[in-house]
Amino acid sequence: MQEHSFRILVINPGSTSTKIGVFDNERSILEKTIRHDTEALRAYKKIIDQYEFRKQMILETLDHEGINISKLDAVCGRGGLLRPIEGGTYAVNEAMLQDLKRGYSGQHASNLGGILAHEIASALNIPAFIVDPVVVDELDPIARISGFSLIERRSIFHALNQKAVARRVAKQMGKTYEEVNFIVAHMGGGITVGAHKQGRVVDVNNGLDGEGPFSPERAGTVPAGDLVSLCFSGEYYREEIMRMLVGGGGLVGYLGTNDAVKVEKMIENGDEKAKLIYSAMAYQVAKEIGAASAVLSGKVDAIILTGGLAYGKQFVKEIADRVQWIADVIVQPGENELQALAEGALRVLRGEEEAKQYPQAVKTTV
Ligand SMILES: Nc1ncnc2c1ncn2[C@@H]1O[C@H](COP(=O)(O)OP(=O)(O)O)[C@@H](O)[C@H]1O
Ligand SMILES: CCCC(=O)OP(=O)(O)O
Repeated sequence: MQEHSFRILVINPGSTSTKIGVFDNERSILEKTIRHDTEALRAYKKIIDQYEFRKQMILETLDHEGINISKLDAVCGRGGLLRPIEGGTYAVNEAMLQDLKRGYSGQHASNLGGILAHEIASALNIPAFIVDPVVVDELDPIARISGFSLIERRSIFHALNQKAVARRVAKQMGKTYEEVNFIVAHMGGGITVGAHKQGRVVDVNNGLDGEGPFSPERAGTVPAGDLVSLCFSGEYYREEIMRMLVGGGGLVGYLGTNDAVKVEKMIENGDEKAKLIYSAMAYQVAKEIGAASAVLSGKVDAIILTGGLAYGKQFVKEIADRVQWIADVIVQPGENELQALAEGALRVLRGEEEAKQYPQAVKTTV
């Protein structure tokens, strides 16, 4: 008997790009990365304001590629800064849309994933889903302690790609994800380094606006006291500081671009500052990997480097040189997020899993 074929549009809005894919079951028939210039995105005050701009670009790209959207069976978006929830595939519901629109756990491009999926799907009367949003939270209780009693550490990371890549590498090693310990460094617009302990990400840096290595456009951990002094210097509004940390931090702040390919060109052309900053980013990633190896008590089956920056050969070499004494370094450049989104939606469309329901906000009565 012939297998029923489902056609799924998947949408992954990142901080520097919108990636889209069209899948017939697991088979990709189209994958496109729509890159956004930092200046073009800066024109929008809030992430949610980018919604119409990104939607138009998606629809134009699909049209240009000859995809008839009326043939779609579902739309699946990358999930954003919702309440902390367990991993899995969720149906987009009203409570989720509200939390995505206001950015319950903060502002990030992935907040647009569920909204864009819903908008396109509802016009076609088909279901919309999200899979493994950035707020997947599997932290060990000990990892939540920040050292400052008013602030708890939070799990905000590239859950979708980190878990998809970890599953793939475990399979290549002839094991299940639940049988291995990995350190996964996702290195894109943001950088997150997760300690994966037998299928759970027990510690990870909050790569949005919290901590960790600096990245193409984020500052990561900065000296706390100096930051407080800057905040109260009277020279900056809150939004200005946040923009300097997220969006305008990291490579953007030092070198004026979030594009590592351009930075590599600058280095080729003899730019010493670019060389120092790019090496410092690799150094900070290596330090974070070292910290994750302590979380796993040194029992590490592999270190996986993934995301767009993992295409950079010199960048990868600088990290590997510092950490390969811990475990083998496996490089999986780019990300597997589109495929992972399609597979998450498929499991539900095929009835292998039930879509999880995002919780309604609890109403408190006085
Ligand atoms: N071939 C390459 N060599 C080095 N860096 C690359 C390469 N391709 C992409 N990158 C860099 O990866 C970063 C974007 O990674 P990506 O995972 O696509 O980000 P996001 O999904 O967060 O927008 C950018 O700094 C980009 O310049
Ligand atoms: C919020 C964590 C995920 C993240 O940083 O994604 P991008 O690298 O796509 O911005």
